[in-house]
Amino acid sequence: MWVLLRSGYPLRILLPLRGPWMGWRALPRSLALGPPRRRYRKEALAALEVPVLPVTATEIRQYLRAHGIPFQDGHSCVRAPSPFVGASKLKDETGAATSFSLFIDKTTGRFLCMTSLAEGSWEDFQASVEGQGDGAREGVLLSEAPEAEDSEEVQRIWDRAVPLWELPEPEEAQLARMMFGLTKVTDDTLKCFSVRYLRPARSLVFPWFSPGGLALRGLKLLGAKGQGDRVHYVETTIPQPGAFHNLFGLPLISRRDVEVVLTSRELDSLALSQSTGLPTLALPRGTACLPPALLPYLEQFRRIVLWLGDDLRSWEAAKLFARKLNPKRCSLVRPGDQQPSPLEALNQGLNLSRILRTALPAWHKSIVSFRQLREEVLGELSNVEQAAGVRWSRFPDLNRLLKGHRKGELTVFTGPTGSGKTTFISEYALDLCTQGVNTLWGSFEISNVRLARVMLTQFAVGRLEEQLDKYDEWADRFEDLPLYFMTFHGQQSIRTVIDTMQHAVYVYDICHVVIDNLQFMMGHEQLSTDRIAAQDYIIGAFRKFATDSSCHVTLVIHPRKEDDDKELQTASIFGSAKASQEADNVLILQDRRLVTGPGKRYLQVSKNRFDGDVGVFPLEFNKSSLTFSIPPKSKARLKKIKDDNGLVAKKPSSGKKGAVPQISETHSDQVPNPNKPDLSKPSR
Ligand SMILES: Nc1ncnc2c1ncn2[C@@H]1O[C@H](COP(=O)(O)OP(=O)(O)OP(=O)(O)O)[C@@H](O)[C@H]1O
Repeated sequence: MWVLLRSGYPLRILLPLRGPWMGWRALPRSLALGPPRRRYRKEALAALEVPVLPVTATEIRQYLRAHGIPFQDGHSCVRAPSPFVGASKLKDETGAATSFSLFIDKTTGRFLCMTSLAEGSWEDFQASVEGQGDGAREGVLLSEAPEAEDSEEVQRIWDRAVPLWELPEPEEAQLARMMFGLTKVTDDTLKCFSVRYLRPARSLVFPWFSPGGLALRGLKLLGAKGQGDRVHYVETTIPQPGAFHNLFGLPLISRRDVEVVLTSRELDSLALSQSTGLPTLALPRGTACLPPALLPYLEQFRRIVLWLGDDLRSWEAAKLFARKLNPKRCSLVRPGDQQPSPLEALNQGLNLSRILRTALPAWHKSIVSFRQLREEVLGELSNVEQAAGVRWSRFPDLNRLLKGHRKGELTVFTGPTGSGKTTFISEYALDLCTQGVNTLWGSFEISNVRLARVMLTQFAVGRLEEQLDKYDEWADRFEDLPLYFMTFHGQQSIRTVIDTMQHAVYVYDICHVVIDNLQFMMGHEQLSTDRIAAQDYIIGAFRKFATDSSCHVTLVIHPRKEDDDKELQTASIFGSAKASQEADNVLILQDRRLVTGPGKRYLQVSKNRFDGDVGVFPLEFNKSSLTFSIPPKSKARLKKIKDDNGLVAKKPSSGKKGAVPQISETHSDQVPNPNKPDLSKPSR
């Protein structure tokens, strides 16, 4: 049995729970009793012995049939009568909605009882069906009251907040409306959605009610700060974002509604509802993720339109979420000039109903014509920056070469033994993670504690050993990163690892998986031919995963044994050419310490499928912060290389701090071999 230990949101460490099974029956009753009844016991990503995806949709159906339990096959869940509802309740209320109130997620097997709010794993469900514990029938299975502190805080803020139209000063209300772009949103709409305003924090307060709409379960506060002519929004949620999932607008949904528009912001839902009158819900964490715990609430809709925003990121998120919701019932509003976010559309006087009618079906057949692709292509061409992916904030040279970090790509990373591969890749991934790229780490060689320590040091950009008083402050901020770790250590089967990754993509909307390193999936094959075949198979599996899941995979691979004084090349990656063929990007950490002294490294981009730019740039290792990022005062010295044999362009530093280096064309015979970066002429 494996459980997920929460060490704060959303940093989670997935650990095996050894010893006796600790299902709900082991919970003290004091914990289990008392409304609201919900306990967040997350299932773990499991190890070799335990299948990660304990169940498939077919197995769920077979199991229910075998036990004579009637069920209805839904879009992303199977619905069945709940064993967690008291018999009296079932008698009181008739109709399928109550009697089929148990929703079992077809992908993970997790269940949620909409009546009692009990939730748990597939194993928990089986245990209750097989009569191992009457407690389950009381609906107290995995229930747990939210932190008392949170409930009090929620109530306290709610009581202090007032409706906008009740503010004593009309100017204050007017200013608030302007800050949040609500000048065209009526009091009636705000009233309908129970939106309030917290004066001391100058924030809008959006409530999250329990599904029945009776109890206040959480709040989102939205603050707005003017920055020049732009407004910067700051969100705070109570309870913490990962501890509680809810949809804004839920009480306004009627059981008979069959269509809904999903938005990424509460403000957008207000605008949509007002101008179209359609049911609408806002996702709690915007485009960052769609937690599967919310799927049961969306099961009743035959059609879901996703209108998540006006940029490429929203479009990517909409496509990803549609997969989870079942693309056959989803339509997507494509961002564009005439299709901004719903609130913006309202403010510009556009017709929102008409925009909704242009929504495209998310379902694609296997063969498409250019007609279906032309808008996608236009989207990429008119958003070149966003199409290039998320840019690193610490590695400007990497941006110049790779342009950014894109979904669905495979990056292969190699470097000599002990050269600092893990240390570098940790900072490279951390950089992206701090910018909202949901990241899953598979560190098979070093423990998660050590890895997290390295990352935290890099995050704080300094030794924490000497400033332990600041530990909590940094750790709190670190906890807020969308960062997850697999618990695998040592050899693992590729199947288990891929299953875990798939699970994580589904549950946490992971966009970047780091695997350190591939050698830990190769088993114990002795013969070198077997090893190479095994590696090729594994690389093929990661490639397929990256493409199918639209998730970036960074794979660390050891190099072949080379002479110590030789630079590595693409061909130095262990195994056949498959790794470099399948990879979209190949990165090599060049260790020239023998020539340049300790600490000096170069990062070479030797393959870049996105736009072909390859090159090499220096990395300066800082031993106290464990960072490789170029210190602000350092002068970047990037060399662009045409291919493994010819340097075509060089970016010398202008010598001025912060100046953008110029590319100068150079003949290949005038320049050193790109695999031997020109170390003899330091740029500074
Ligand atoms: N440029 C550097 N100069 C000196 N020490 C470094 C440098 N980079 C990393 N280190 C240190 O070297 C040690 C090994 O680093 P790391 O584990 O990142 O290497 P690796 O290439 O991943 O190793 P392996 O080949 O065993 O996987 C760490 O203690 C790290 O702090």
